[in-house]
Amino acid sequence: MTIQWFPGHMAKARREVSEKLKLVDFVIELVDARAPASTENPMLKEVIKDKPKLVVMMKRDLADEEMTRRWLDFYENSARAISIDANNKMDIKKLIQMAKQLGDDKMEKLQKKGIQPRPARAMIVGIPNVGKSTLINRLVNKKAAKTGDRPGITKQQLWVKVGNDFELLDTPGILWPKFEDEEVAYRLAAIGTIKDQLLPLQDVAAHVITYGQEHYEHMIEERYGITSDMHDMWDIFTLIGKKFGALESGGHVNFEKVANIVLRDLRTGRLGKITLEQV
Ligand SMILES: Nc1nc2c(ncn2[C@@H]2O[C@H](COP(=O)(O)OP(=O)(O)OP(=O)(O)O)[C@@H](O)[C@H]2O)c(=O)[nH]1
Repeated sequence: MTIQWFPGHMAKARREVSEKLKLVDFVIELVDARAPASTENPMLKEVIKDKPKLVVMMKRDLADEEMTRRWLDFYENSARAISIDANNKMDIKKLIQMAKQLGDDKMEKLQKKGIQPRPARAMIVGIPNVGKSTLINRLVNKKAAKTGDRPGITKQQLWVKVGNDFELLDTPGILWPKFEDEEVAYRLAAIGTIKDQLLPLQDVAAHVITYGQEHYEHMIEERYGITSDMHDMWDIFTLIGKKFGALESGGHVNFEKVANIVLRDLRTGRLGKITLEQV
């Protein structure tokens, strides 16, 4: 799903998330491990107020492991946090355990107030493309998740069970990404959060290469044969284009194709495990 975030859409998204929040005991916030701060929603804190929160750094399989550790340390100052690869069963198990703990803590508090215990309830929130649907599918029994999807059935909030551990809203809360500065926009474009047409593709790819030369020199050199003392983007794109055959009929290098190659390499992990944001 790709959404153009106009103020009206943002207000609607905020309203929808606020409504759903009334129903849950805790929130599972997804961010992208390759750019954790840039993929947070800028207003989430204000919206969820003091509800307990579990931060899940998705796509850890694509991110720099050392940086992921540092980001986890950073998050653990204010919330529980975990990094996962949605395709790793052990990761999903660990996430369920952490979420269950958050729910149990909440239930214990309610019990002390004399309220009958019940399964804790949670919702997933995050910006587009961060992995919300993938995670919901991994957490729940797929048949159970489907029952509300039949056409003609009034769309109401549907709870799906995550084992016997807690209940999850079947639809995630979708919020807008940050638009704060160019740096953030380049990161979001590089990992595919915002549409490729929104920023010039060649600029985004150039940004990835420059960042890579600074922080992941060996990966850039190994994949493209580009050393960190090369700074002329024309030369760099030409080299990559020739190496990968991104040529036009006259033998000229097609820079748009080169940009696509670089971004595909980054997004699929072919370039290596790269985190685009330092902590
Ligand atoms: N490598 C990797 N890819 C993942 C992981 N989690 C999700 N993805 C991929 O990320 C892409 C986006 O995942 P979705 O689950 O559609 O994301 P979403 O947040 O529901 O997206 P919207 O519907 O746009 O809001 C898909 O191609 C997933 O396969 C992960 O842990 N590792």
